[in-house]
Amino acid sequence: MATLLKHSAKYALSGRLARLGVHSRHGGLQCLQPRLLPHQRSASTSSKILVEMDDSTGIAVLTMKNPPVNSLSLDFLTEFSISLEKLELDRGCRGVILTSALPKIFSAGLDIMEMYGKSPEHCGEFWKAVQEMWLRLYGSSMITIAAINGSSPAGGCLMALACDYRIMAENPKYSIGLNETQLGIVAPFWFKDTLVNTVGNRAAELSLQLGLLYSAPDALRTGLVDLLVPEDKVLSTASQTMTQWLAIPGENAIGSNPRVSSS
Ligand SMILES: CCCCC/C=C\C/C=C\C=C\CC(=O)SCCNC(=O)CCNC(=O)[C@H](O)C(C)(C)COP(=O)(O)OP(=O)(O)OC[C@H]1O[C@@H](n2cnc3c(N)ncnc32)[C@H](O)[C@@H]1OP(=O)(O)O
Repeated sequence: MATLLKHSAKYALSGRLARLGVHSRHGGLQCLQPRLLPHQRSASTSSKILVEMDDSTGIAVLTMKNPPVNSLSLDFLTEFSISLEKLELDRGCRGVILTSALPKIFSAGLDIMEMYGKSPEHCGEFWKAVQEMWLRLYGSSMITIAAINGSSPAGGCLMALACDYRIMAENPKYSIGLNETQLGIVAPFWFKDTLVNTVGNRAAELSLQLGLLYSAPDALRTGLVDLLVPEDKVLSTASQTMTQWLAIPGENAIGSNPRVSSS
């Protein structure tokens, strides 16, 4: 792991941006159209991420569109981090809703093909991109809400956990959890810490040691998600919740985030 991290330290995000050319407004899949509302003013899309910014509310919707399962490949993670960085730098953006364009899947977690038969350099690059995604999301100074409209195992669950609030579709077929143990791997310590911070020590111990994947109702009971709503209400509820959070006086909902504020 130390070797992997050393390799990864040499890697520059800006270089990946240049290679990917992620700012094309015309990239992406034809079946995945922006859902612009009349009062929304801007949308930008790269091949795997769609960002719709509503300038009147300061709320952006970041939609993952990496078929078939929104796996976290190096290209996807790079586009994701760049999109989030752009929103972070946009003073008009105060909140980000993270969701999926794919039916039934929020994210399948790390792209397994990125970890199989690849060079140490590639593995280092990939692992750095995973860490960067988490750092950007977990340390964001914007309010972040995960609108979980499908299953979300392992790294997909980590993404949701890195947000301030989680709203999940109450579909009994969807599951979420850090199930690494069941895959024969140990969840990295920062996966564990993120889970502990959300559900507490005992629930995290059980969850990690058994590699549990929770149904939506069980995820709510455990505190892994904060709210269940009908599937067609996930995004609208996320939007309403965001509006409430952003209305907290003095932007204290942002300033009180223990992850980004030391006071
Ligand atoms: C490189 C250095 C790394 C160092 C690492 C050190 C420590 C790391 C430790 C742990 C970190 C782990 C975090 C992870 O996230 S690991 C990934 C875990 N994720 C999974 O195991 C998810 C597996 N997938 C599923 O459970 C189901 O696919 C899912 C519920 C998401 C969807 O089910 P559905 O029935 O709809 O679809 P499928 O037919 O199963 O899949 C369709 C298609 O997608 C491919 N696929 C699924 N998951 C992944 C994935 N994670 N990565 C890549 N590809 C994936 C699947 O193979 C199918 O492909 P095809 O057969 O149609 O070609």
